[in-house]
Amino acid sequence: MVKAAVLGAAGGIGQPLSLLLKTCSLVHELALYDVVNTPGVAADLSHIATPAVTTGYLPADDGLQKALEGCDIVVIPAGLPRKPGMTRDELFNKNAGIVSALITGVAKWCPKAYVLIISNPVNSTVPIAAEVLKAHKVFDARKLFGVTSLDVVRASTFTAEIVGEKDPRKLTIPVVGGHSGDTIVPLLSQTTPPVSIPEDKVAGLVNRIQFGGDEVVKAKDGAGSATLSMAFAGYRFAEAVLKAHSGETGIVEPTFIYLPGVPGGAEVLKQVGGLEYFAVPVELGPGGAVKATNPLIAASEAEKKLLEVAIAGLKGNIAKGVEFVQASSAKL
Ligand SMILES: NC(=O)C1=CN([C@@H]2O[C@H](COP(=O)(O)OP(=O)(O)OC[C@H]3O[C@@H](n4cnc5c(N)ncnc54)[C@H](O)[C@@H]3O)[C@@H](O)[C@H]2O)C=CC1
Ligand SMILES: O=C([O-])CC(=O)C(=O)O
Repeated sequence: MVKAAVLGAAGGIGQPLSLLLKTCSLVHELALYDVVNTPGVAADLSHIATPAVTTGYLPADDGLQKALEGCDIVVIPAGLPRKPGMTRDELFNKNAGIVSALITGVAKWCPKAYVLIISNPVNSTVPIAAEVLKAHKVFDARKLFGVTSLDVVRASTFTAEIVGEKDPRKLTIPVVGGHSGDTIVPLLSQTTPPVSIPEDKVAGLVNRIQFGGDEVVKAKDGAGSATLSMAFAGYRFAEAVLKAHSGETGIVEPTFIYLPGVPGGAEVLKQVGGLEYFAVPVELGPGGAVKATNPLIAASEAEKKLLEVAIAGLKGNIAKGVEFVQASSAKL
């Protein structure tokens, strides 16, 4: 029996993501938590004829505790989205506190759950989550994931457009690094099956993958950022974790992880100048991350340059998250 919780479930991502989880046959209980509107969202979803029993919780009456108790997987899209002209880092001041409070709940009430962080800036919110879990002595790096699947989804979609592949799902592209602008590095040279991208299109394609989020923020014109594509991507990653949990083998998905705590992570760590967090394709198993793969060694010369830029940017983002918790750890 699997209990899943969505924290931030009434939001732009939270609602469609909860809908997808409600349709998932691997989920038996679905708890929706938000500071607003979850009773309504849960009532609505509960009419769908699938087995997952769906309930909604608000902060009153120990709602977070009730949502989290007994949870096997917690997906977190709680927090503010960007408006045009903002960077993801500018969400830090609001979202750092939201994520650390929610993870404190995870540490208390479902410390063994898989935790999937969607809230931005992912490059900092994942280190925040890890530090909070460490402070509560319940950190298991194999179960904490920064969700970078939207970058992976965009890489397939945009590359398929250029090479004339009608079904983007057929293209697997390792996207590594972090989740913002030039910290996102698609390793197009390792696309499987191999594709031939015209030389003059590569830089534009890389840029579109790196800044795909801005494309949506601009198009939504003040009404938020990617929600539906993110729900798709977030569900894809959650489903991969649940399939691996149920014993399915051979599942590999890129995700932003704490390298020192995951088998294979030390190899990657050496290659990224000692950064402790980095997204790489990770093999998943019943306990979470089983092995971090290392596609960096086979990167092309041009990709190595992109990696240098990503590493420099990530350093500050990660330190900011770690310092936020260390400065406030007395309050946890
Ligand atoms: N990792 C990724 O690839 C992506 C991440 N995002 C990020 O996901 C987050 C959510 O985006 P949207 O759903 O579009 O925003 P939204 O504003 O539509 O929804 C956020 C929800 O979080 C709730 N919330 C706020 N504080 C909370 C708390 N303390 N506890 C529980 N819930 C709380 C709000 O009430 C709201 O319902 C943003 O930070 C956004 O930047 C968005 C797209 C892609
Ligand atoms: O761009 C944003 O702020 C939301 C996001 O992370 C994405 O769409 O990749």
